[in-house]
Amino acid sequence: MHFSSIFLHNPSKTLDHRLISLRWMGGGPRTFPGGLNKWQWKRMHEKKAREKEKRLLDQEKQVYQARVRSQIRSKLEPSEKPDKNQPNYEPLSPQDHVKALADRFMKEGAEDLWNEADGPLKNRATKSGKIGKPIDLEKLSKEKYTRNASSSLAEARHFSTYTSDFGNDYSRKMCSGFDLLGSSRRGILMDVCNVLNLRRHYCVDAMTTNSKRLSFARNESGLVSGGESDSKLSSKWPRFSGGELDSSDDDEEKGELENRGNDTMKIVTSNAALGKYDTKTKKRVPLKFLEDEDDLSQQVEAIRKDVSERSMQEDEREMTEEESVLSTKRFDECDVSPFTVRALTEAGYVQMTSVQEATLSACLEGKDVMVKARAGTGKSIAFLLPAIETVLKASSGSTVERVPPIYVLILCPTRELASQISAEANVLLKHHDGIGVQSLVGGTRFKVDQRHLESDPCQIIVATPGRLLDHIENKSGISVRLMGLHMLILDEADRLLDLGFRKDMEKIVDCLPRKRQSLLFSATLPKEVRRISQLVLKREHIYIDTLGLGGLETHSKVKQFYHVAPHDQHLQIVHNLLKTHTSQVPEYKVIVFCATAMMTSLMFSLFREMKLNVREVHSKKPQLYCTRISQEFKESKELILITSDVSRGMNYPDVTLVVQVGIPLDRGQYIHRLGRTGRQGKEGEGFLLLAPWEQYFLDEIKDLPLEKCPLSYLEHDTQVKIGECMEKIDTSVKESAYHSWLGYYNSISSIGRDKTSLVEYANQFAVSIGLEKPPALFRKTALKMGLKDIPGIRIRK
Ligand SMILES: Nc1ncnc2c1ncn2[C@@H]1O[C@H](COP(=O)(O)OP(=O)(O)OP(=O)(O)O)[C@@H](O)[C@H]1O
Repeated sequence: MHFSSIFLHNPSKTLDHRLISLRWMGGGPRTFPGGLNKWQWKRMHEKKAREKEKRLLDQEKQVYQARVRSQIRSKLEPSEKPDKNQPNYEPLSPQDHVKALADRFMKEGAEDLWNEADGPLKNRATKSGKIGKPIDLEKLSKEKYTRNASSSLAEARHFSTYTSDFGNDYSRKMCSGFDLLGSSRRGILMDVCNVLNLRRHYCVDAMTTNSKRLSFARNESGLVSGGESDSKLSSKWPRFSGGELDSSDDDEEKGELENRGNDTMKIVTSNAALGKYDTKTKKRVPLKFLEDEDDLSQQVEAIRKDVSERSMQEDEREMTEEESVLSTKRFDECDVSPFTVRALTEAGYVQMTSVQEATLSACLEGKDVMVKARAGTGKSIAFLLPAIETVLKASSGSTVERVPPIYVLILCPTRELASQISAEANVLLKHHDGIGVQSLVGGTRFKVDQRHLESDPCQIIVATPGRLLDHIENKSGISVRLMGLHMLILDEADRLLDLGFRKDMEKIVDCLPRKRQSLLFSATLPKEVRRISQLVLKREHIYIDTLGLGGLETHSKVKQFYHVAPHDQHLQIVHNLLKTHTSQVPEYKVIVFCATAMMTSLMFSLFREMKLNVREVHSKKPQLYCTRISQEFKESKELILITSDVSRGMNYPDVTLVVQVGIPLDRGQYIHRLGRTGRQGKEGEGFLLLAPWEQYFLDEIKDLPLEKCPLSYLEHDTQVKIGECMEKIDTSVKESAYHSWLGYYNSISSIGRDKTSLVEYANQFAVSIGLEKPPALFRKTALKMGLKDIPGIRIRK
């Protein structure tokens, strides 16, 4: 029943009733999703359909453009020549099309060369939509001759757009046989082809006097210009034996050809003559595409330009990577004391490094800052500059006090690093009278420290946590002086905040005023460290990461290698590596990192026995000795430094190779050690040697560009020599090495958890250093390490 009939038959019904009836009666829902009515819904779908159609057309266009681009590229980068026997469905260029038509014409002498693939019989429609007249080639050519050079090209372009259309005209007008065309038309056609810069040309072989033959010549590089290239072509292309021309035509033609100067052509026979072009192998493309293709040379030029620009950008990027350590900003442009700038200039520092530029303003503003920057990029000066400015500012505002306060406290994990930083601070303070820096590190006499603190100016202290705590706990008066602290700096902050130093750090921070500025610097700042940084930093601190998101923590110019081999091969592998490197690199400078001080001592003794040019630095050596060796290693070349972790933050210039024997404590330690080479944007190499059971560490550094180093041949003679030299080393040194090894690996949680395996590995190590049996442990030590009842562990009575 229809709605209207209900309405008519029930006039008393209310509007609501009618609406209800409407729903009940109607064919399907009257409202559509989104509250649209039927017409809105319909219009929406029509619109969508139109958009889809447009999108498809656009896609088609893009596909074509991509194809044209790939063709151009393939022409720029010559690849394998396509197989001519295979059908080719690529778009046909105007030149190819002209040639194909002419070929067909010559092969068949056909009246009508049109076939379906050639497109419409008429020339293209005019703008008004009407179909134009067939093209009069003769007229067109005549017109062309009367125009000047610039308009010729435009005409040629215009002509090219017609070429595929005039297939029929062409075939008719170009006669039923090319010879009927007459020399003038042939000339005209040749000229048109030339103007079009076609790659195939009608050629008349002037050298062939008797039988002048018509042919096409293929010239991949452009126009046929006579001479050598022509003869090459004529030999390349087989001769055509049909369609002879009469001599009068020939003379006329010669004249025309001569008039055209360099475009003098020869008759050479073509593949077309042999009927190879009979089969149309290329699919015809729409006219609008052919128009695009006419701009081929411009596109080629654009792509060439693009390629060269890109390669230039690539070079520039490599250069900037090399020079990225230095920024364009100079120290004298910054807001630092002119005395400091003078000292910097005298030390040879004019431009800032990137990290110095990135951090200075934030540090000078008095904010808490946490900085991550690669090793060897100038972090020390980055924090020393604000430190000096803080002292200057604080000194200028304060009255003379009975106990002069310490304004800046710099903490570092190692003595060597502390000494290095205080030396660098002294360089910058050269022209600041009355401002002094002192270092408080272990291994020196406590009383001497105290005397210096009392007698010398000391607004800046560089200390290791252990020695500073000694001073605080011994009530040497330093606690009172620290109450005036303005700035706390942590260099290698990740190391200072990890478990080894945590307790000391907590105690120290408790003795410092809360109202202070804190700066944390390191080359590595893992997430855990960032979390516990609140121990030192204010909540609203600034985090500056000069590496950027996902940036590598190691330098790209440092090549990194690793090798996995059993313990008993380690010493020989290191020996081989050192021998090879020292013989290949003229000004070598190598650092070999060992896990512990006693291991360092053992390796040093061995390589000294083996007549390598080695030095040692580790915590078991007196501080004065270490300072002397450090200085020597800084200043010399052709030296090998065997060291423990005490050298991990040291600035030794021009180190060529860093070797790490055994598993590093963590990823940070690996990166810090590796950072001794490739400093200030220089090149370097790193080598990590692991035992098979230590391989799991590679997972921790899997994002770094480490390459596996193939095993070099281990000579038996070297092995024998190592054995002999090892025998000469005192057993106590080897035993200490064993004990320290056990202690070190026991402290690495991942290894120390499985005591039985640990002891097994320790025994392998004992054998590798020439111990007949693993030395016994003191009961107390064994208990402390949880090794008392582990099989394979001997306890001293
Ligand atoms: N502005 C500068 N211009 C030239 N050289 C500089 C500049 N700043 C620092 N250097 C030099 O760069 C080298 C590395 O500096 P520094 O030891 O401070 O690096 P770092 O980033 O602290 O390294 P690490 O993380 O290993 O401790 C030093 O030899 C230093 O003299």
